[in-house]
Amino acid sequence: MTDINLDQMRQDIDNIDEKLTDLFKERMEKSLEIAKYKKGHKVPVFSDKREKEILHKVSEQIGEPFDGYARLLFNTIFDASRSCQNNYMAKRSDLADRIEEALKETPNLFPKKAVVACQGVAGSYSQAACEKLFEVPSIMYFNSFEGVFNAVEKGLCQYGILPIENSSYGSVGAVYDLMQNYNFHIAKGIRLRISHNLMAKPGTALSDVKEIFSHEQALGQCGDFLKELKDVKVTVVENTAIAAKMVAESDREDVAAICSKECADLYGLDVLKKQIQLSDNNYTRFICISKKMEIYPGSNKISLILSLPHTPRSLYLAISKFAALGINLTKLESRPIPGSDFEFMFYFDLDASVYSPELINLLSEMESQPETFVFLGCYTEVI
Ligand SMILES: C=C(O[C@@H]1C=C(C(=O)O)C=C[C@H]1O)C(=O)O
Repeated sequence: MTDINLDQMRQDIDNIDEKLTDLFKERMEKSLEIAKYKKGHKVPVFSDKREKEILHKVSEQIGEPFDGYARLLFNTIFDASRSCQNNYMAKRSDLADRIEEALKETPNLFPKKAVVACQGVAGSYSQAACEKLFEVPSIMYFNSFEGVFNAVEKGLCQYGILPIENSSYGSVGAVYDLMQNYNFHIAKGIRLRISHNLMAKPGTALSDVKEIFSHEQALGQCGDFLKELKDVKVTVVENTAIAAKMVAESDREDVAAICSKECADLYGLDVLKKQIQLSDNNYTRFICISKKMEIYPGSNKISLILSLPHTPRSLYLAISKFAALGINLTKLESRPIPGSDFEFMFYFDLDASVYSPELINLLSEMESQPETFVFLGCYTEVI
């Protein structure tokens, strides 16, 4: 009996959906007609006033308890309608030409050899990421992340390796902030499993340790282990391998470093405690940056930087453009713009590829807006 009723009710829903689908198609065709008018008369796609009027009318007409749901539905309809208009009206941009050129000029295979900038000294996790990406890299080390960006922008190194995010401790804010100041592209990404160790000079016991050196991220990833230690000072240095080197060169017997196990051989240190990070599944994502845009075959991730106007719904409207194309947003990072009044730069990672004409149209449209828009690259992430 229940099943028969359910079947009947579903049949009713099917009948309603049929009418809705026909009406939706009719509405989208009308929206496209409006796009033709807008293109001819140079009228912008988005009209906040018109959308608000429709939402108000719809809410009044439908009343409680469905008015909130109706607004949700109509906002989605507007997203689809605007996306269709934008796709129709898109002008080919300079970015579209640069992407096409990069697709033509990038070789099929990622290079085996290159001069690559890494932050820190030998034994750093950046070195491990670099050696996973390139078979025979010539690595140049720089004290700071800024040095890596500089070396690539000035052409001193073909590529640079930078950590951007850790699975347990989050984004590397310093690298995101520097992205605003340099011209570069992302050619590849790599995800590296990170295992931290406490290391000291041979003869130092865990109970002797009074000061631990490491990078801020590594210290954060080992927070639980550090909390257990009593009367131990924690000191932040630029890099985990720099910490290992400092400990090895120190004449003190009460210092230790948190670093990779490769540092043991390199700097003659002993492991006091293995695997001290919060989680066994501890990964860091690195980007490999280049000066020129390079897009290797099969690239399926896109990174963008956007500044958005300080107006209601501006972030929603940007995200809805990706949603309307069915694009998965895998990361959204926001960082304050220095010197501004709480204005932010947004960093988007998308599961998307430049082989899609709709996406090229969307990127072209975004580039034509007055706000900052930077296409960082289309690449694959090696796991
Ligand atoms: C269809 C138009 O373009 C956009 C889409 C709207 C819609 O789908 O109803 C409304 C306003 C605009 O943001 C229009 O300007 O009328």
